Parts: sequence; C-alpha cells; structure tokens
Amino acid sequence: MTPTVYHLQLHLEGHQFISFKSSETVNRILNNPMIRKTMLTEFFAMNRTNEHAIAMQLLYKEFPEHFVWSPGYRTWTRRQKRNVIGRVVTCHPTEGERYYLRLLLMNVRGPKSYKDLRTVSEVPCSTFRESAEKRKLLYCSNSLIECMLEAVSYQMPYSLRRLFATLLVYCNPADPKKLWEMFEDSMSEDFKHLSDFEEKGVRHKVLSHINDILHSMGHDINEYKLIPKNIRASETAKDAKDIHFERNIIVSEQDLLLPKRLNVQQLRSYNTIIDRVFSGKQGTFFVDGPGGTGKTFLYRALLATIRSQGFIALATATSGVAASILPGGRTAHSRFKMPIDIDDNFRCNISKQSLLVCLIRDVKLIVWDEASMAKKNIIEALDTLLRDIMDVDTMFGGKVVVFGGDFRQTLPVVRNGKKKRFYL
Ligand SMILES: Nc1ncnc2c1ncn2[C@@H]1O[C@H](COP(=O)(O)OP(=O)(O)OP(=O)(O)O)[C@@H](O)[C@H]1O
Repeated sequence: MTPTVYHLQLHLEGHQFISFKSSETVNRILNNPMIRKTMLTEFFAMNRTNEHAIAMQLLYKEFPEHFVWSPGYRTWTRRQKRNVIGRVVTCHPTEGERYYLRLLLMNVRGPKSYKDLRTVSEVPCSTFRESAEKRKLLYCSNSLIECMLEAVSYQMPYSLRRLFATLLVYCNPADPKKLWEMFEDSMSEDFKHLSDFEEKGVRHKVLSHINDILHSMGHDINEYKLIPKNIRASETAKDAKDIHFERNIIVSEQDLLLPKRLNVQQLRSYNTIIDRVFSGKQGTFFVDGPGGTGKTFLYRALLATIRSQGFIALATATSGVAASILPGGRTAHSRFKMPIDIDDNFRCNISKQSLLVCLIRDVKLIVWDEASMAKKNIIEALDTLLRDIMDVDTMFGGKVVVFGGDFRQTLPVVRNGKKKRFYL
C-alpha cells in the first residue's frame, strides 16, 4: 500500500517499552544505551545535532517525510526517495500527561527534548499540561477538532460520544457548541439506523447518552449549553448509573419475609413508617434501642418492603461497618457528599442538576443507622440539603427519614464540645 504510514512512538520520559532476552542480566540491560533509543528520543536528538533537522524545524509527524527510521540501528537517516506519511500513535485525553505530550508534539516545531517541550518563553513548566496551557493549545478548539476528526475516522459513534464527553470535562473547549454541531452527525450514526427514532428523537438519545457519561464524571450536559434548550436532567438521569443501581438492588427472599417476623414493638414502628411512606406524608423517626434489640432487623424489613415495590430507599449509616450490614448501604458521608471534617456553617454543596439530586427527589425513604455517632451539624446539613432540593420548607424536605442508633453504646466525642453540639 502506498504511501507507507509510519506509526510514530509516543511515550513519556523513561516510559518507553524495551525488549530483552530472558538470559540477559538486569545490569547488562540497564547499561545498554541502545535499549533506551526510540523514534521519539532520536527525533529530539536529531533536532539537537543534525543540521538538516535543525534547519527544517519539523513537527514530529512530518519527520518521516524527510528521514528514515532504521529499527536495527535505532537512528534516523536522511530520506532519499519514497513518499511516506507520519502518524503519531493516538492517545485518549484521560491518559493525562501522555495526551498533553502528544498535543505539544503535534504543534511545537523542532523540539530538542522533553524539557524543551515543557519550556515556554524560557520559563520551565512542571507538566506538559501547563506548557500546553501556556502555549494556548489546550482551549484552542482546533486541537480538539483534530482529535475528534481523527477519532471519527476509526471509532464507532458510542466511543465518539465517550470521547466528546471526556473532551468537555478535561479539555474545557472554548466553544463546546461548535464542537457539538461539527460532530453531532458522526456521534448519531448508530441511533439514526434505528428506524423508530425521528430526527428529534435521535438528538435527544445522543444528548442523553452524553449526559449519562458526564454524570458518571460528576458533570451535567446543561453546563455546556450545547443546544438552546435545557436538557431535563430527570429524563436522562433515570437511566444513569446511580439511579440504576438504587432501583436495581435485589431484595433477597429472606428479607422479603422479614415483615412477617417482626415482634410487636418492631411491627408498630414498621407500620407507622410504612404508612407515612405510602401516604406521602413527611416523617422523621428515631429508632432507639440497646444493642441487639433488632434495629437493623427493622431497617431491613423497611428497605425490603419499599424496594420490592420498585421505589427507592436509601440505606446509609455513619460508619462503613454499619453501612455494610444494610443491603445497598453506603456511609451517609459518601451518599450525601459530606466531608468528614465539617464546621458549624457547613452546607452540602451539590448542584441542583446533579445525578444525586435526581436520585434524592425520587427517594421514598432514607435510613441512617448509627445517627447517634454523627455530629449534630451533619444532620442539620442533611435537613438543609433536602429542603433545598425539594424546594419546600418542611423538615427534611418532606421526606420520610428514619434515624437509628443507641446513645448508650456510642456517645459521640466532640473535642471541647458542649452538650448542644452533639444532642440531636
Ligand atoms: N423479630 C425478630 N425475629 C427474629 N430475630 C430477630 C428479630 N429481631 C432481631 N432479631 C435478631 O437479633 C439479632 C440482633 O438484631 P439486630 O442486629 O437487628 O440488632 P441491633 O439493634 O441492630 O443491634 P446493634 O445496635 O448492636 O447493631 C440479629 O441476629 C437479628 O437477626
């Protein structure tokens, strides 16, 4: 096939692959200067020492058009004939520094070393990313357009959408709308072939998929203003990972039978709470009882009843150990994105567009075990968060919340704290 395509190696400093015989000793391998030489290291060397290379100031991808790589000797020599095309191996933006190295190699002419690529106006940068940023390559749409164009030539629409979302999150394109408009068609190819989607439906499906990917990275598509209308998060987020996980917690047969095994006191609490959940009324409960009196048993019965009917019930606890006992349990800090050390004025800082908010809006019941171990301001922060999300000034946003714990077992310890800082 003509012209020949040269695949140009791309690696960070000291990260090149090396090959050696199994009989060779480590010392011998390390002392062999040939082993370190690659197309890239020798490209730098030629830019330092070869007069033709210095005069031509070539980009890495242009180098094979003028020089031939000899794998045996690991050197570049002057090309006499034949047309060839140079291609720097591709690299995904999630690869971090390797991606920025490639970006620099695609734009900086005649670099003499890695350090040279990292130096801008004689000021050394600590990373390739910083260098690319200072050279204004990072937010320049051209490099992102090139990245997408290259991907379009060999990637499926599904992968293109992943790449597009990654570029939005990690490369801060100056004009995301332009990037979307340029590549919408390529990213829609697979949905277009499904006859049951009209043009509007295809666009919605593509944007929904991109939104799901963005959600898994902690972002939302509406941040990027790709289309004039806001894409309703609830529509897209329904299928998204977290909600999917919560909706699909498998309730074991054993747990489904728990309500039938509750003792009188447990049953009274169970009926009261379930009544609140299904009547849509607000309810805040505290399940108190010494260790071993069946609090966890009761939570499991509640969670099983609600989840088995297709509703969302969040199971949380202050400690990881207690959370792990509850089916689908997470620590409250992790579920509600609360830092461990918080001060009195702390408020949960969650975007209203986020996946977590969609999840919380749909929640029927929140269980928080070992609440007796949590600081008062964490519980207050949850109250503020729920009021904010649900847009109502009702305790815990009108949700049914069941706290549990045993103050006899675990008195909270607040350094230099007064009573009012830890009583609920
Ligand atoms: N109604 C019940 N029928 C049968 N077994 C029960 C019942 N209630 C509780 N148990 C059993 O009693 C034991 C202790 O219950 P559980 O773990 O729910 O207590 P707890 O109050 O959560 O304890 P801790 O505060 O130490 O976490 C468990 O083995 C549980 O299966």
